[in-house]
Amino acid sequence: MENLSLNNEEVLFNNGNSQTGKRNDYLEWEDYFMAVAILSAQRSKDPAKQVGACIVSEDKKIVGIGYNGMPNGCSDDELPWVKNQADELDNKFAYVCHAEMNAIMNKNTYDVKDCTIYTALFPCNECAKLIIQSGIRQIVYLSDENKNKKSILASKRMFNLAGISYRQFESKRSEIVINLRQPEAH
Ligand SMILES: O=c1ccn([C@H]2C[C@H](O)[C@@H](COP(=O)(O)O)O2)c(=O)[nH]1
Ligand SMILES: [Zn+2]
Repeated sequence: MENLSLNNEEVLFNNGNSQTGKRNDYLEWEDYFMAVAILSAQRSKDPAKQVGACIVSEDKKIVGIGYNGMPNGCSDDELPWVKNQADELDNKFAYVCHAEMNAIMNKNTYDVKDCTIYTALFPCNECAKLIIQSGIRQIVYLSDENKNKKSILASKRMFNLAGISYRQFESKRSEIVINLRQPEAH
């Protein structure tokens, strides 16, 4: 807010390097990759939980993105999104493809060996198996809200055995705001 009364050059000095004019408040790589994962989650139709994942190569290229959704060709208007029906066939779990699985399947490179996966949620045991088999070496997760569930304990057991590192995402930022309106002309 304090920059509002400054002219463009003064704004540069405030937000940037006074020698070169380079911007200082650009997104860090990690914030960028996690933000892509979280933004992707917003594509999910799951009313209870939206999960996104973003796979990044060693040279910091995004090579796969995914979110939780129904399999290709299976209308997400016809399959259930609920989870407390008595019959397993009427619950989403039998059908939904997890974000991590979709990110791996959507890869735009030959493989994802030695990549890092940024994910909104600690991967379940089924995704853990896919992650391990795909050659991904590192997991950066935002939430560990299911940490006491057997599925997550199994994931961690497999990651530990396979030598795959995992760590919780940390950032100086608490939010990233995306403005979808045209900036006002100056
Ligand atoms: O590793 C994971 C775990 C879960 N998901 C997806 C699968 C479902 O669509 C939701 C979880 O629904 P709840 O109602 O919270 O059980 O999240 C995933 O994509 N990746
Ligand atoms: Zn999963």
